[in-house]
Amino acid sequence: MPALETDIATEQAAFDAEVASIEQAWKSPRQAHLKRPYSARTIAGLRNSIPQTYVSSTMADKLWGQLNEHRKHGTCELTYGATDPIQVSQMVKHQQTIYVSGSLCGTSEVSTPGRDAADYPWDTVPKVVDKIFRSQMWHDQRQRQQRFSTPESKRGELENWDYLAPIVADADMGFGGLTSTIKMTKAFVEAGVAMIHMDDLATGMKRFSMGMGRTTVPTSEYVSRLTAVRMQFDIMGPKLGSGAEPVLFIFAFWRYQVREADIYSATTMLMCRCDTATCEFITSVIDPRDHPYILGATKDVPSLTSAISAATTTPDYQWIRNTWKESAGLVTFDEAVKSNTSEEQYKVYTSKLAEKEVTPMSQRRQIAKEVLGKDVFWDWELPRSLEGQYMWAPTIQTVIERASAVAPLGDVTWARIDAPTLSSLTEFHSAMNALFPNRLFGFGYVAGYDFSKAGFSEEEIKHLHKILAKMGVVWQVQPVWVTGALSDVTEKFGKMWQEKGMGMWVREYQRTGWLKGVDGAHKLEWSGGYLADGFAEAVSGRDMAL
Ligand SMILES: C[C@](O)(C(=O)O)[C@H](CC(=O)O)C(=O)O
Repeated sequence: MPALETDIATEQAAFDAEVASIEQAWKSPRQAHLKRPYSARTIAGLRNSIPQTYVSSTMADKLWGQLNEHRKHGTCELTYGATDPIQVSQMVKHQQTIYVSGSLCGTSEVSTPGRDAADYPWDTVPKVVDKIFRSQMWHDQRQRQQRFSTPESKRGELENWDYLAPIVADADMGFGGLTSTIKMTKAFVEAGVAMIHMDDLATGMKRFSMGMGRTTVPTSEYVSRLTAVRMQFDIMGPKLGSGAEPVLFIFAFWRYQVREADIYSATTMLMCRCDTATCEFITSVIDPRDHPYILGATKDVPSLTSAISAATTTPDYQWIRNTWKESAGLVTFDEAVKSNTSEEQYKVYTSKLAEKEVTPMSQRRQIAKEVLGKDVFWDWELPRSLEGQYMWAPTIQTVIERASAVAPLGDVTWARIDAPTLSSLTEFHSAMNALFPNRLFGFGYVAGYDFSKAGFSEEEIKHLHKILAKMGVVWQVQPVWVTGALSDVTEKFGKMWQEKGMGMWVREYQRTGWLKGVDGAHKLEWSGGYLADGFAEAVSGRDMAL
């Protein structure tokens, strides 16, 4: 292949024009809430020379429209986790969006299932999104073919589901590093996802088991992760002047009433998920923004690791750790200062902290010494775990600070709070709404959580999704309930079939109509029988009866 003819001046002029078009796209109403640490010139330099557009952008536009409509009316989308196309073909009848849960993928879409430790290959969830989006497109195609092969006078009698429900997918923690996060993001966009969520958990330390505890990463690492996602979206964003816009714009406007400025700049959406409220550890103290929430020992005891090593029987980490924590007098540094100072002295200490947005631990120690006249004994090394993690004091304030740090990179915010109280939900969303008016929020429910024990009244439980919707929580999900549903239906059918055979089949299924009207392989429409006929007619030259 001969080398490209390169007229440098022409090449540079085209590049500069592309930079200008990206800058224009970033000024659109759709992107007004986003702030990038990199320039449009950087993005232009990272793009291919062949302009590309992705259906992911179209689905993201649709989702953006749906969620902002809910925001405007104080309502919400209620969806649930899925990995199966048959399930998705039914979800579209009552849900607006589909959620591809990492936990479900880790249970049913991998060679070795397991509890949701986000330990599966990074391309697992993108591949499930691809499978589901293709099935949605197929159902859309077969339904459309049936409609347009039915005379207009009879078309009103046909089903007309919107199979193209935008997919929201679980990107977990980005799977370990800059390039894996970028590659996974690219795979999600290519698969047709509308939005992904990414959290601030440490790779390999999601651990739902009580024994080892969940671990978060420093705020700085969380910001880098989400910046990598936003950068990859920008690299793949529709390219102005590629000639594809008019088609995209006309389709998006006709189908989703999306305005021109949005479709030009529309790209996949990012939901910034923050898990610190459920974490016991943090991997590093490198970021001073995290220092107020690190736990240290106020008693000069042997370290936790030496207590574990000294255990004579097989160590039960949780018991040893809990016993050690009681002996070590674990508190944050500010709490240690408070318990060593008078009310007046503590006021001086906090007023000095208030002079700066972030005060690193070394300066906190210095200020405390000046106020107290002596060092405060407080050691964050003693509680470190066998894997070197520092102990963490989860608070809603931490979640507010982290969610605020990354909000300019994302379109939606999700505070993952395993054991919410109404006050914690109100505290978080009120603070964020004050900082980011009209912010879109997501929320996920933990299947076994006892809301009554948490102090919610029956009325509050019954209307919780509406209470949250009024706070701007426009997308709410039951991530893993379908595992129970599928187990229940499958076990019941298997028992009946085994015990009653064909008598049951005919009586329970066919004659009583359990399958009548239900989508399934027995239905020509749903199974695509008519679509195959449509192909055959086209091939044989017989036009559809339009
Ligand atoms: C929402 C979630 O990310 C998921 O994978 O579905 C999980 C759900 C779960 O494992 O309970 C999570 O919240 O981490």
